[in-house]
Amino acid sequence: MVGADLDLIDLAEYIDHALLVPTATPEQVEQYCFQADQYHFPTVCLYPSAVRQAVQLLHGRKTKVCAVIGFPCGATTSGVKQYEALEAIENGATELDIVINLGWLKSGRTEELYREMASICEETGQTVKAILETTLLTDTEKRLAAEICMDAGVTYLKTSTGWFGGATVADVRFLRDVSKGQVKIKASGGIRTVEQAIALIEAGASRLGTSKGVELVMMQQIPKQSEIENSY
Ligand SMILES: O=C[C@H](O)COP(=O)(O)O
Repeated sequence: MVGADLDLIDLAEYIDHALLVPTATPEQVEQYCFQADQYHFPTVCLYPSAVRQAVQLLHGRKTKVCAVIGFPCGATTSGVKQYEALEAIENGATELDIVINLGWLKSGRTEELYREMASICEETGQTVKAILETTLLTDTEKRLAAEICMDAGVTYLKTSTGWFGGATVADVRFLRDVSKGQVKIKASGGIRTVEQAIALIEAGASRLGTSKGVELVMMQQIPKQSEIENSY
């Protein structure tokens, strides 16, 4: 995505509306589902315990339900992650954002990392986003994690949980270059301004995970001062 096209970007089409605070209540889940539907966001992104409620609220609507798995640390066992993923799908989620096992990545247990991601991709058959937590990785580790997850069959490489830092333009560009178009890129964590969101899209992100989706869309809709002045 380059140049003039960027002015035409409708940010709403990119947003996974994320409610991932540990204190999320059913009332907040309802509010996020309502907003995601109202603004036509692709998904609302929630903890597995909120999936059933969200699926009921969004029944018949275009917005889908995305569940986070192994969130936010990724260090539960493969069996637990697999069960969590399958249960989320049974409850109606159609996208899974899974935190990879970072300790395995850093200690060379790459076969286990691959098997964990591959078996979830295979058993669920749904859109899987591998959360790499890029701020905690070296470039060599980012590349290795990306290659393992792509081999395992994920649909997206996702930068961050938002708990340990956030998405950077450099990381999105790096993952785009490593993936060579084989998978999509989701930027997430700390996305707070329209300029930042557009820069991440320009760098190669086709989804943005953010808890501030409504604010971003509202900011985008406010006409620029120069445009107002030019209209007189
Ligand atoms: O996946 C989405 C992120 O957790 C959202 O992070 P944020 O709360 O910094 O927007």
